[in-house]
Amino acid sequence: MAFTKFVIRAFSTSTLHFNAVKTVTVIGSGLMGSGIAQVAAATGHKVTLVDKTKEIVDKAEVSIKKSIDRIVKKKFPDDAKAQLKYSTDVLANLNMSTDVLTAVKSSDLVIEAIVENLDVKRELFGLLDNAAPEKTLFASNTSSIPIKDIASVTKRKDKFGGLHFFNPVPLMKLLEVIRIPETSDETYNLLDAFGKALGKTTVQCKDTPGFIVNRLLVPYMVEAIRLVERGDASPRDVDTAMKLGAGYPMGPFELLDYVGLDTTKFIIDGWSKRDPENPLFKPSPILNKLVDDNKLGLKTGEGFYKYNKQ
Ligand SMILES: CCCCCCCCCCCCC[C@H](O)CC(=O)SCCNC(=O)CCNC(=O)[C@H](O)C(C)(C)COP(=O)(O)OP(=O)(O)OC[C@H]1O[C@@H](n2cnc3c(N)ncnc32)[C@H](O)[C@@H]1OP(=O)(O)O
Ligand SMILES: NC(=O)c1ccc[n+]([C@@H]2O[C@H](COP(=O)([O-])OP(=O)(O)OC[C@H]3O[C@@H](n4cnc5c(N)ncnc54)[C@H](O)[C@@H]3O)[C@@H](O)[C@H]2O)c1
Repeated sequence: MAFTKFVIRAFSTSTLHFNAVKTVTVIGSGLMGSGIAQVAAATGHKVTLVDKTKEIVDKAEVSIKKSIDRIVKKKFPDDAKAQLKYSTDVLANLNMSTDVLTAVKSSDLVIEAIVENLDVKRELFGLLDNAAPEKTLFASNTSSIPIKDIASVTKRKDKFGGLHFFNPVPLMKLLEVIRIPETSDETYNLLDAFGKALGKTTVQCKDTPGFIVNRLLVPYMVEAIRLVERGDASPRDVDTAMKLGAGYPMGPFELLDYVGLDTTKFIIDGWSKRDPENPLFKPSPILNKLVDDNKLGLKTGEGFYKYNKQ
């Protein structure tokens, strides 16, 4: 009996090892996709980062190189040779592409990090499901959309999960691994092992709105906006208060600008559509005006604050 248990355990460990994720396609090379691709490449995975145009992927490559430069300066101070080796190794694992259907053909795992819109994500996964090999795992980095609503367009719900990374991906240590009822144990274990291989601490959560972090973070951010809309305090004073009084690294308005106000609006509009009676999700005139004016935060140089364009 003990021997049988040993054999089963040894077999399942080796199966897991055999199947471990080695090749990854990341779709969407914006804030999150470029960070996910960078970290996966830095941990020895072969990564293809895909976006819609060459101009967009070129911009992402520049931002990845900047991030790697910051990392190597800290990791190998005063060792130019080690800095160069690290950068070269990471970049050798990273391939940029605009051809998603070819990229997924040789991928163990596809991570979607495109715009936070259910219809656009479903359209993409519908195409991917026909193009990717049967064994390929699918994951979405959505902040707020139920994973089941995205996965239902595919015929591989058992191979589908959520991998919710945090911004900035190279620095934030957490990864939420989300399973839907159909996610197989093998898929969940592979996704979790992939997260750990990236150096992240993983937590498991069901496919519940906001998962863990955003379920708690969104109401806090909404209250911050309402406080300012009522004229009770300025964004600057709210941010100062939360940094110095609550010990947060960024205040809520700095964080909104950092996340992107377009993404923020997609999140809140999506939740409002799914739960229209909930007063938490009532539209915010300030947020809507900033987005209408294309003041999307750090990425466009202005949001709640103004930034020097990088
Ligand atoms: C009704 C309408 C209301 C609507 C409201 C709805 C709200 C919805 C919002 C929800 C959003 C959810 C988004 C998502 O799903 C979940 C998230 O990701 S939430 C965001 C999580 N992230 C955070 O909370 C970040 C908090 N900030 C920080 O931890 C730090 O500020 C920082 C980002 C790490 C930066 O540190 P700082 O000290 O502030 O600044 P520095 O610039 O000095 O950086 C420190 C150090 O790090 C290096 N560094 C920074 N960025 C990078 C990078 N990208 N790559 C590599 N290295 C980086 C930098 O060089 C510094 O290095 P050092 O100088 O120390 O050597
Ligand atoms: N911004 C954050 O802090 C954050 C944190 C965690 C999760 N997320 C989630 O990650 C996802 C991406 O967010 P982001 O902030 O990186 O957005 P972003 O706007 O920075 O980048 C999105 C990228 O996807 C590309 N894209 C859109 N449709 C595409 C398609 N069909 N095929 C290929 N590329 C396409 C866009 O060109 C763009 O480059 C969203 O689901 C968001 O909710 C965001």
